[in-house]
Amino acid sequence: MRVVIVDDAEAAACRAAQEIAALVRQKPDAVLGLATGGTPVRCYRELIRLHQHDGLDFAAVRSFNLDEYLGLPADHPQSYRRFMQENLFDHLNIPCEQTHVPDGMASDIDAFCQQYEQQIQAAGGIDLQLLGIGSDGHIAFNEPGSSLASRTRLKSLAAETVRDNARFFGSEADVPKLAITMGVGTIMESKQCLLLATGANKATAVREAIEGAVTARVTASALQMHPHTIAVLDAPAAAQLEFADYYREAERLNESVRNTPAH
Ligand SMILES: N[C@@H]1[C@@H](O)[C@H](O)[C@@H](COP(=O)(O)O)O[C@@H]1O
Repeated sequence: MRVVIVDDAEAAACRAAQEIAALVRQKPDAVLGLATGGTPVRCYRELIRLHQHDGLDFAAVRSFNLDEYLGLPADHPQSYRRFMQENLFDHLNIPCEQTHVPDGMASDIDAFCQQYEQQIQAAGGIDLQLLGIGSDGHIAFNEPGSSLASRTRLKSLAAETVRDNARFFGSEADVPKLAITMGVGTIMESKQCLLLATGANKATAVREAIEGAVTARVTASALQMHPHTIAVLDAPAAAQLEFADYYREAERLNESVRNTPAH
């Protein structure tokens, strides 16, 4: 796994946005897997800036979001559809019908989950999946103990996840306890994964995900088995990595090779 360590959250957001922008420029109809939560907000802000000031064009881009709380209608202030509209889609030229967020009000959940998987396949699969990471090392809402081969399905949220997300709802009691989430297996089929993590509160999860055992206890650790994953971290999130100095030197050398004109 490529590990890119930068100074702070803003630099990490810009670095992640650069990766996404490079793909969209190279493949205008790219299929993006998108994430929610506090971490991606700065990255989305940079994508909006690139669209508004550098002409980054999202007209042919398709997107699939990782998850949605069960029972929240799309217009609920804390629904992930609302989050994506307010933090990204409303500020880009991506047609709404090309954006997909799991339906928190689906009447037949199993049928919806199968349909979501089929839609991803019909789009040609996800080209780049942006991922955050929970403080317990989960990706999407694949909580500890989730199968590393799981597909889109209904999951119950772990107590730590409910606590972490209570900040968006006002109290733990108001946090939905169930969500529809892409599975680890679904995520692993993405052509590329981009793990974005910032803040000291993610340092343990990041260490376990990148340098720990591949285990269902830390579903982000499955990314060690993905052939094209880049982890973009700020210094606080990378603070517990045993091989941080090696990652920094490897990235410096990679950059020098990438920036050397071909002979
Ligand atoms: N389902 C989301 C994840 O996709 C996200 O990565 C995680 C961390 O969010 P934050 O970036 O706010 O720490 O929160 C939730 O669990």
